[in-house]
Amino acid sequence: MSATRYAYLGPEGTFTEVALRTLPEAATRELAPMVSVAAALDAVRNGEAAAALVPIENSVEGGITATLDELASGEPLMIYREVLLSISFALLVRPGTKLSDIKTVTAHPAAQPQVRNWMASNLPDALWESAASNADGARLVQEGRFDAAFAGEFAAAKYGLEPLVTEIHDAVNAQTRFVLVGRPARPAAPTGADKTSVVLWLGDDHPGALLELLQEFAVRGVNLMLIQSRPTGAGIGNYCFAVDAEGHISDRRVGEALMGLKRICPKVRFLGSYPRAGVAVEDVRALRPGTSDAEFVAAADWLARSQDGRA
Ligand SMILES: O=C(O)C(=O)Cc1ccccc1
Repeated sequence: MSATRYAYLGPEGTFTEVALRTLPEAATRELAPMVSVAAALDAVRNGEAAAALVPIENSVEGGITATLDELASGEPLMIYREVLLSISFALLVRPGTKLSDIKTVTAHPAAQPQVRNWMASNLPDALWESAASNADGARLVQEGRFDAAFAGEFAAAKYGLEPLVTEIHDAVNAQTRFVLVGRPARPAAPTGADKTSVVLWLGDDHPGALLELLQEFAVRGVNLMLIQSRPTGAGIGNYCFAVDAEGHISDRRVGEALMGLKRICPKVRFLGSYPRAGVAVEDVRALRPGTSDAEFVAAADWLARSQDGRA
C-alpha cells in the first residue's frame, strides 16, 4: 500500500466510505477499505496509509468506544478533519426474501441502538449478531450467513441485495461523526470554528478529581462538546476521559487549559485541533468575558510589568 492512500472502515459500501468521499482531497487519493477501525489506524501508524477515516461518535449512543480506545492507546495519532453524516438505514436482503422469512439480522454494533425500536415492532423475534461494519453485514447476507443486514441503501447493489425497507432510523436526525486520522504533525491553522480533542487521565483518586479537571476548561471559558469515560484497563474504577473542547490549541484559552491539565493529570494525550464540520465562524458562540486571546495577552503583559515594577 502506498503512503498516499486513505484507509477507511470497509469493505466498500460503508457509511464511512460515503463520509470519506465528501472530503475533496479524497478524490485525488486511492481509497483502501480495511476490515476494522484498528486495522485502518494501524495502516496509518505503520506508514501504509497517509490517513484513515473512522467513525468516532453518533448522536444516538455517543462515543464509538473501539475508536476512542484505539486513539487513547498505542502509537500516538492525530485528528485532522471531522465529517458529519446523517444516517438512515435500509434493511437489505437477498432478492425474494420477505419480512416474514427473516430470522437473523446483522450490522455494525453502533447501528443497533439506531434501529432497536424498528426491530422490536417489525422483527421482534429476529436474532441480532454484530458485524465488523454495516457493509460487512451486507456481505455476510450475500454469503447466506444472515437473512438481512441494516446498511446504507447504496450498499445493496454492491452485494447483490435489495432494500426491503428503507428510511429506518428510530431517532430523527441521527448523525454519525467520522474523523480523519494521521500521524502527529502541526495542526492546521485555526479557522475560528475549531475543535480540540484530548484524552485525560486522572491522578490519585479523590473527591472532586473530575471536577478539578473540568474546572481547567470552565475557568477559561472553554466549552466542552464531548466527554466520554473509558476504562484504562488497570482495573475497576480506573477511567480516562476523551474530551472534545471548542476552540484550537493555538487559542490562548485552550492552550492555557491544556497547560493546566498537564500540571494536574498524570497523562494528557493531545489528539488534534481541526475545523468543526458544518459550523460557520459566524455561528460560533460568543466568548465568555475575559477569555479572548487579546485579554490573555493583556493580562500576561500586565504580569510582566508588575514583575518589573512597571505596572
Ligand atoms: O460506516 C459504516 O457503515 C459502519 O459500519 C460504521 C457506522 C455504524 C453505524 C452508523 C454509521 C456508521
